[in-house]
Amino acid sequence: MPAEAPPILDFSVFYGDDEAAKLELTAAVKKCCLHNGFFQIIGHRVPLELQEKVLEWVKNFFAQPQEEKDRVHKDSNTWNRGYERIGSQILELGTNPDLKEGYFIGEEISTDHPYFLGRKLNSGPNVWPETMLEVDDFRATSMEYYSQMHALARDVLAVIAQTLDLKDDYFREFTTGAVATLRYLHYPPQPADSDEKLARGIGAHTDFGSVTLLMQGDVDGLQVYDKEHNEWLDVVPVKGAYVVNLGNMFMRWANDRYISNLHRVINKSGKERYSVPFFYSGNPDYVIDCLPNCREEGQAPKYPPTTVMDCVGGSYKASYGAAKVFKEQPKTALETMNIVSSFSSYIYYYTIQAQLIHTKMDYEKKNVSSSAGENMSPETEIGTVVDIGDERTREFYGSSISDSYRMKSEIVNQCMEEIGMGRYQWELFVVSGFGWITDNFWSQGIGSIQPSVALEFTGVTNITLSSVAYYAGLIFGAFFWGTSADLIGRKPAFNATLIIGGLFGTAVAGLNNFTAFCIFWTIIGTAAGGNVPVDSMIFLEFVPGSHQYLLTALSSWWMLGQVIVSLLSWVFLANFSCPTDSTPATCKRSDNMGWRYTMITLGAMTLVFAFVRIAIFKMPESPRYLISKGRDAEAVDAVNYIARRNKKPEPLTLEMLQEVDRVTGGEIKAGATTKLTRSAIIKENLKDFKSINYKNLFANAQLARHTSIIWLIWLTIGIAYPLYFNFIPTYLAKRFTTNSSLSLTYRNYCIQSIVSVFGPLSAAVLVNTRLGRRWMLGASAIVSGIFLFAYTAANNKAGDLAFSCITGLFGNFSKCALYHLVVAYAIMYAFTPESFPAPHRGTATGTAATLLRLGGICASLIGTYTNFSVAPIYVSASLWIVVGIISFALPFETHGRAAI
Ligand SMILES: O=C(O)CCC(=O)C(=O)O
Ligand SMILES: [Fe+2]
Repeated sequence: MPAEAPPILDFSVFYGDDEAAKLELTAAVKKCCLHNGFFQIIGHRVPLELQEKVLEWVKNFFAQPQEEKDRVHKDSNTWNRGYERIGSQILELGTNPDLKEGYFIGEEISTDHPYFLGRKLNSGPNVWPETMLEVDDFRATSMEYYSQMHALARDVLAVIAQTLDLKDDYFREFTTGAVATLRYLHYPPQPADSDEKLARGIGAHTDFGSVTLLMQGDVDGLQVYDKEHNEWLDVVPVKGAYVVNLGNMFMRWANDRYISNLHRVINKSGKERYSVPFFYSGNPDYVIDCLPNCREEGQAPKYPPTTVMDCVGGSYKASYGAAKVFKEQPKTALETMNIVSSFSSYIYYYTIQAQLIHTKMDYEKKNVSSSAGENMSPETEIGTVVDIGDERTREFYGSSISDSYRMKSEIVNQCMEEIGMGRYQWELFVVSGFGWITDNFWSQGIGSIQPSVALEFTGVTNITLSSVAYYAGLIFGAFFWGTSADLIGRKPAFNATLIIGGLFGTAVAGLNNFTAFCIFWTIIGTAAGGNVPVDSMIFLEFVPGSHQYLLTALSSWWMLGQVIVSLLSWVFLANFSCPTDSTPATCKRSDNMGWRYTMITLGAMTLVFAFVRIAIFKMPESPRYLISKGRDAEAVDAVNYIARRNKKPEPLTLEMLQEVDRVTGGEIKAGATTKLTRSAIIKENLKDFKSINYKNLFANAQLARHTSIIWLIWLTIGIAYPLYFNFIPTYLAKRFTTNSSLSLTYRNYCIQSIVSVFGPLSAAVLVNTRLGRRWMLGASAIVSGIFLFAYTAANNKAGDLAFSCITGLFGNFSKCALYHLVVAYAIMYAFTPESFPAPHRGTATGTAATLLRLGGICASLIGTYTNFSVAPIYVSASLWIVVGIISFALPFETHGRAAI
């Protein structure tokens, strides 16, 4: 059977007494509802003169000069009334901005009306073009037409009620106090040479509400998608007729029995096209629950009940998920997202349709929409709704994440944006910082106590063995906690690592032999390996996209760890240690308590941190992790919990996520029933451990390149950073007299502390500029390499001048090198989790951290074998330059994009 265009039905029988004809009409309408939800009606009661007068006014309105139209631009209000320019919308991803301009009218609602106060579905006063000639007639005609359309919508719904064997007045409650929007549209002729694949009057979409009644002028262009034949059918204009189609809310209401179908406009006629759709949403407070006769006996409805407001508003919110960016000026995507979020407009829930439909098509493997997304420039004209983050993100992550996950994650992003940077995130900034602080406790701590331990313990052939043991722990820990964060969640690592580190750190103080000492440090390493990678992910996943740059600033906490360890060493080690020329035979435990006091203090502080995190701060599991595991209901709770902590309205509902499942064809996640017990969850996820999924990090060529470069950078930094930090002091100590070396060390500490606070802070500011992460990373790595070279060269020459020069030229070189090095490091720590999607973030970040520590082991080998000559510093300098160069080859920039 060939595809059939929507039939033209005579609606006049609805107003007559011919029962047989009525039944026929009902049957015909029913057939259309079941088939594709589109039909045309003639014989309605809207006078032809009124229709023509409206169309005349539509032409006149759009014929005004652009400045006049801009005076009533819809951006002047937040309830979506007024004018929208050509190209303001992209309804079909991968096509050019829609070639249409529009004007929105709705019920005249005053600002003290409960609908306005309750922000119900774009209710509010209209914006009239007061300076237009005869504006009063324009207004009166429009409002007269608007009210006639309400009446027609009620009649159409009465027939639809009959198709479901319901009474005519079944929808009375729904239509009482109903909200609806009238939209005047003008489609200029599409240039003859425009690309078929890209040019759209209005891109393929479905409508959102219950029914749409569309008056077309006399120019064709509207097409309906025929799924069965995979073709687009023309809906030819019929004088005086209305095209009637069902929207998504009706489809849900009818348990998907009735169809809300895809349609689009391509104006190839060479003429100006005008049309007037009327979108009927219904009473905002009405509860949409599966209509009678829409499911089999005993079968549960597919969707839980929801209000019209939530259903419409929910999809409107979901449209955020489409990451549509309203571009007024060249702003960053994130800044503009903030603008978008202050809009309540049909546009945005239309736009979700676009994205969702696109996906739906992908699923159906119908090659309906073009995949020419690459050609879409993000720099489209001013005033367009452009999908910057989304299209690029989509292309970059490809099949490594599902569309459903990506869209849900984008919805979460928008919710986070709405909740905003508040108390919860600032507290998290501090408690995540504990991870950085303790990382430093252990890494610096072990180095500071080793000399004292070597004096006291018997059988210590090589004290650095304990460092190797610690590093082995770090390597295991980074890998274990990183990958486990994707499998069993972020929270176990967040809670456990500090406790384990704290307990074993304290316990080290009680040890009396070297083997136990090494074993304990391995365990501490295992815990510490998870701190920074997982804590950075956690912070990232709770912070709104607009504040994502703060992730870079987190590295500042290192400094605090450093200061604490230095102070403790100064107080305890200097005063309670055996003299440096002692041996285990002469060094008594009681004279050598300094390192023990140091460890007890560090351990106790870590336990306090753990207590604050777990008992006081109370973090929910990361919503993105939960979504990646299909635990949507818990994700909703987690997001709303943060909203409550920030004293903001709860932004997320389960329906919003279900909407995504619905259109992507995924399984709808029910509410509470999906909550598994903790042990079931762990069991379920541990199964995955066998097959840690690296494939997803190499899902396409770009992602594979990205992952490889990132990991290579980490390995290289892993070697370069400790080469500099660990060997500069030793190296200097060898070169200079003991005296100046002491003050040097002291000086170095001060410089390091200052630089390690200001480095990450300034980096955080800089990565949030046009330079972005990659440029800043590349530039700072190269510059630090250059300064390292310059410093070492100057240092070699000026060796004799020693101390005096430290404050001079090469002292500055070293500070500059250090600064850039810290900056590069901080950016790397932030960029890595940011650039991977949450379902694989832990694996990618954990592996990166593993490589970093492996690099550390290489560094100590290099240091040992070169006998602390100047060579390691040259190696370090060269490696930094290598890091800088390869980071320019990274294919993806995260600045301006909220992490997925
Ligand atoms: O202009 C048309 O014919 C269709 C308009 C439409 O589909 C819409 O605005 O949703
Ligand atoms: Fe439409």
